[in-house]
Amino acid sequence: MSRILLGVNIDHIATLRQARGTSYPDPVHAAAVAEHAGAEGITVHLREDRRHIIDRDIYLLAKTLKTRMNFEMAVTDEMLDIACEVKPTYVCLVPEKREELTTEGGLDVAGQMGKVGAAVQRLDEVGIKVSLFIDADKTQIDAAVEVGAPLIEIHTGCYADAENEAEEAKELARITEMAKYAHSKGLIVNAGHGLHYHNVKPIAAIPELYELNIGHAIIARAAIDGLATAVKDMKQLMNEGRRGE
Ligand SMILES: CC(=O)[C@@H](O)[C@H](O)COP(=O)(O)O
Ligand SMILES: NCC(=O)COP(=O)(O)O
Repeated sequence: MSRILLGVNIDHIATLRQARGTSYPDPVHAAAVAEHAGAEGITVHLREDRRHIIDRDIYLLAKTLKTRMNFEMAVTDEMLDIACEVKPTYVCLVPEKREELTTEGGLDVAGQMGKVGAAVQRLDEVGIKVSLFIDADKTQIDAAVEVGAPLIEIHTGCYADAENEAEEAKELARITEMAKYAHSKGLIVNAGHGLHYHNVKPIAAIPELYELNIGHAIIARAAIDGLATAVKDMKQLMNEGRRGE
């Protein structure tokens, strides 16, 4: 049984900093703590409105991370320019609306193949591995393969936001089926959004999943128990889930 990796999204460390315009808490410090606690990667989302992660964070993390950066961004020329300058290990292309509270759905790759394909090619040319943040949807998976992305990240928001056990089971079944399908097409399959300490194990149990990107729940737990403990506890649950415990 292969390991399931944890990418810690530190966006909401920066949310706390931006709330008062202070220099603390520093996402660069948080990333070092998360890595020391066992995170296999660090995810950061540089949004157009810079509501949390700011450009300074990206450039410093590029110099200081011991694991690797998963740079989440919208498909815009501004972000492509930054990504090609910073050259993170991964770029995850996500949909973005200024008015959204958080990411609301997966990227519509099938509806914009030319734009996404050009972004994938430009990032690939500078050695960046591109992941596409998509819904658990066959059409979107096929489109991801067609545009040449080596990875996808399945949006687990519908699973996390399910209003009852029946809906949660239906969404889990859909994610399970689509992870298997995407893996069969040669994609590296990650997953994330809305995962927390009480819903992560069934997702971690899906054998085709390579990495889970988890942020809000870990940072929220860190406010109570500390970031190192929050990361270690999440990894333990993920490993238990992967072992079927
Ligand atoms: C794409 C995704 O689900 C998250 O990684 C994203 O970062 C959510 O946006 P916020 O971090 O701004 O909530
Ligand atoms: N791509 C998902 C991610 O990085 C973290 O999402 P969340 O756990 O903050 O909802």
